[in-house]
Order: sequence, then structure tokens, then C-alpha cells
Amino acid sequence: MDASLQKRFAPLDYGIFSLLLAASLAIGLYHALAGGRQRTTQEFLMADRSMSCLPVSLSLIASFQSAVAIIGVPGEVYAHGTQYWFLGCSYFLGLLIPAHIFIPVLYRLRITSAYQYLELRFSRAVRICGTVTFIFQTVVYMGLCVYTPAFALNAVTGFEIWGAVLAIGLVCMIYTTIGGLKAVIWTDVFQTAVMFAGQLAVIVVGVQKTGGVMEVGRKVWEGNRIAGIDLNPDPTERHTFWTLGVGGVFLMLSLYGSNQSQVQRYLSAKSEREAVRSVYMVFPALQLSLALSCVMGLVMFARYCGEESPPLASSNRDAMVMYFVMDMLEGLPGLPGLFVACLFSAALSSISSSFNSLATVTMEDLIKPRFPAMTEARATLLSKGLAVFYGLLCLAMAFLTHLMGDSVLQVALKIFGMVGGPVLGLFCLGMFFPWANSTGALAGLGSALALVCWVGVGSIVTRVSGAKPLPPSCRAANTTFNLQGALWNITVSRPSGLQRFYSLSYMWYSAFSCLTVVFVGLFISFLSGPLKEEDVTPGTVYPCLGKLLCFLPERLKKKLCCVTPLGHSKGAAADLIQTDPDLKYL
Ligand SMILES: O=C(O)CCCC[C@@H]1SC[C@@H]2NC(=O)N[C@@H]21
Ligand code: NA
Repeated sequence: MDASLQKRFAPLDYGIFSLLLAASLAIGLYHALAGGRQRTTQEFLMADRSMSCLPVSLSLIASFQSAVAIIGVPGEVYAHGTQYWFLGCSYFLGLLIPAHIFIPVLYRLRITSAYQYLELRFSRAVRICGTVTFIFQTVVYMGLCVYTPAFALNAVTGFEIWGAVLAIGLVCMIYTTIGGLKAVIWTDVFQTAVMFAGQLAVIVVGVQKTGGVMEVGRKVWEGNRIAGIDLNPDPTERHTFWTLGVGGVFLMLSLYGSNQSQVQRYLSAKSEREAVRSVYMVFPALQLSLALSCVMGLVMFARYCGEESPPLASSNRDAMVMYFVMDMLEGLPGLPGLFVACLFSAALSSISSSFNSLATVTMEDLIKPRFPAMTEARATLLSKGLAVFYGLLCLAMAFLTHLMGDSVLQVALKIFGMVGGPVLGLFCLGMFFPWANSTGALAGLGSALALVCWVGVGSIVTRVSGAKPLPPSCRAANTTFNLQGALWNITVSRPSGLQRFYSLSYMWYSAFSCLTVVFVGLFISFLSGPLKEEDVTPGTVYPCLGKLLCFLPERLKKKLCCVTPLGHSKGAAADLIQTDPDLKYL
């Protein structure tokens, strides 16, 4: 990038940024020395199951709100308009279903890893597959979270990329390793506040520098960035109300229902009710963060749409967002540092959650069952060693990330769809279909992963690029624009056959893979001998079918699905674990 565009930091900026890192380390240190001093895995991995709903809810938001969204969403809105904002419609069901179906089932089982559910409901093989799939998804996601802020910073300020990656990685590894889940949750609380502050600062200064709210409103309106509801049912259409509002529900369920990072936070709550309350508190905060990042994209559009060639428009759109921020905040000492602190807070809070949940599932699902006699002290030490191991792995993943091309937001959402969707499918198959067995579950998981990875890789290889960006000019009046607008809307030659398969909107990946697991899983279960109610571990099936089919005669209902109500807070399966020693390490 030519030196003229390069932006510089003032000493105060570095000060604020280092303050953020120091504060995070301090919180980690506090939790290493306070409380039980992280001497048991129950404390290190589960925060002694003592957390209240406020920190849990802020930690839930911070876990999947990283620099990817803070940089990626404004870039998306700048180029394609506010269609992406309809993702907010998916937050209703995307949070209500976890609150009233996933949490009651998982919380009452008194488990540590979400994937223990898969062994209780199906078999150890299904649990291992679920755990390994989750580990793969989280390692790739962590790499993305580390790389994004470092790349954006380097593109605009020349800040050494690997210096930033190491700063994020090391700080995170230290406070996660010494402070455990308590430190991760409380640093998430602090980092979420910094994230909102940073985004708000950019919006306030940006609106003020672009001529005020009315001026910004007029420009984005004329630049037709305000998208109406798009009810186009075509599944290859990248962003429509259906792909975002419906496809988004499956994306949210794969994150807030069956992802260890979030489930571990629910399970660390001091009661089931606190866990449900924390999910309700997530809703407004998620809507706010979505609104902030969309508005930031609109302000950025209003700022540059008048210019013939907006800066960095040709290069990576994520770098252009960073340029816009530095352009707005430059000359206001401390604010560029605040935004960089916001980016790093976003990264740290997501990576620390990932580290900690990776260490948890590796311990609970892969190590403890093989070494049941391991002492508590050794297990805790090993958990800390795992946090370090995954930290190093995450730095390595950061290298691979910049090979992925696409905007980071698109890459993240594709990964969640390709890998998170199938795991969600396993949980849905297990919770809603009592007759599903582990053969069906494994067949379903395998076929869904194969199919959705085929689509995903196919779309990357054949460069089926998403929708074309809208024309960057904001002068709607003149005819050339209209002509240009018309030209832009020429329908590209309708892709056919395999090409059409590859151009499935990535927002459908979660739904597509989840439903594949369910349908293939049910089909294979019927072929291989469906389970009877008495075969199923009590408390692992949510009797929603019993409720939905309440009109059926009792006899038929009993045959079709479990009508036994969920175990109570003690949890039937929990009793099972207590009584049956070799189930102890489920
Ligand atoms: O920002 C990230 O780290 C990942 C991209 C956003 C992930 C999903 S999108 C729906 C939900 N809302 C969020 O803020 N994050 C998740
Ligand atoms: Na985050």
C-alpha cells in the first residue's frame, strides 16, 4: 500500500492498546490466585458451575463476535447493502430453541462436554466423531480470528502481522492457561464492553465527518444500500430473507445449541434458570452488535461513495474497512488505539473461548475415558498443557487463513455451515427422533460432511463468486447510473447442473447439512433396526414430537416417540452416571 495512504498511531494509541492487553492479563492472574486457584478441572474447565447470567451472557456474545464480524460485516454492507441485516430475524428462533430445548436436555445431564450427550444417546463412536469435528471447526475458526485483526492492521498501518498474531496468541494463552474458564468469562465481559465502545466511536465520528445523520441517510438511500425484504426463493441467491432468516436459524443453532464453546457457558451457570436467562440476555446484545456493524458499513459507504475511486476499493474489502476506521479516527489521539483494542478484544474473547473449550473436550472426550485413573492434579495440569498446545496450533492456522481468499466473514460462515451444521444434525437426530440409532447417526454425519464439503470446496474451486457488489457510486439521479444500474442487473447466465449445485448460497450450508444428517440418519436407523423407547437413555430425548403429535391416540404416540418427560434437575442420566461406575467418564 503506498505510503500516502499509510496511517500512523500516536503514542496514546499504543498506550490504550497495551492497557487492554494488561487488563486481560490482570483478570487472568486474579483468577489464578483467587478462588480455588484453578486446582481442579471442575474449576479450570467449568468455573465450578457457579456463574450468574450476566457474565455468562456477555461471554456467549463475545465467543462468536470476533474481528471477523467487526470488519467483515461493514465490508459486506458497503458492497452489497443491508440485506445481511435480515440475519437478525434468525436470532429469535436461533436463541429460543437453545434456551428451551438444548439447555434443558444438556443441563440436566450434568455433563462437562456437549459431546458426552452423543455417547449417552448413541455410542462412544458418535461422541468421538462429534468431538473431532468440533475440534477441526474450532481450530480453523481460531486461525481466522487471530489472522483477521493482524492482517487488517498490517494493511493499513504497516503494523507487523506476526507481531500482532504473537501478541494476541501469547496474551490469550497466558490468561486462559492460568485463569481457566472464570478468567475467560470475565475477560470476555471486559472485552465485549471494549468492542461496543470501539464500534460506537467509529460510527459517531464517521457520521459527524460525513455531514451528519441526514446526509448519510440521503447518500445510502440514493446509493440504494438500504435493502428491502428479498423473498426470492432461489437457493443459489446469496443473501435473501430466506437464506438469512431461515438458513440463519440453523447457523445460530449450530453455534448456540450444539457448539461446545457455548454449551460450556450454559453448563457453567449456577442453575438451569440462570443459563436460560443468559440466553435471553444475549438476544438484545446480538441485535445491537449486528446493528452497529451494519451502520458502520453504511457510514463507510456514505463517506466514500462520492469519490471516483475509493481508497483500497480494488484490494481486499476487509482492508478497506480498516482504512476507513483509521481515516475517521486519525487525528483524534486515543481513538485509533481504542478501535485497535476493540479488534483485539474481539479476537481475544473468541480465541480464549475456543482454547478453553478445545482443552475441555480433549480432556473429557478423548483423554479421561482412556486414562480413568488419572489424578485430579495431573488432569488439571494436562488441561493447561492442552491450552498451550492449541494456542500454538492456532498460530499455525493463522498462516493458512490468508490462503482462503474470500472476505473473512464469508469464510467463517462457510466453515460454520460445513462443519457446525453436521454436528447440529447429530444433536437434532438424537433429541427429536428416539428411534434413531448410532449406525444411522454415523451414516448421517458421514454423508452430510461429504456432501456439504463437496459443495463448499466446489464453490471455492470454481470461484462461484457471490453476488456482484452494487455500483459504488451514490449519485442515483444521473441516467448513466441508471443505465449502469441496469447493466449491473443483467442476469448472469443461469448456472446449470453441478455449477448450480456449487452456487448454493453458503447461508444454506448449516440447514442443508443438518437436514442431511437427520434424513440419512433416520433412513439408516430404520434399515438397521430402529431403537425402542426403553433402549434410549432417559433424559436424552426431548419429547417435542409427543407434544406436536398430541392429537394422536396414546398408543400410537407411545410407539412413535418417547413421551416420557425430561428428567428433573437431578437428571435420570445423571443418576445413571452416579450408579454405573464405567459410565463415570461419559
Ligand atoms: O464474528 C465471528 O467471529 C464469526 C462471524 C459471526 C458468527 C455468527 S453470525 C450470527 C451470530 N451473531 C454473531 O454475532 N456471531 C454469530
Ligand atoms: Na470475540
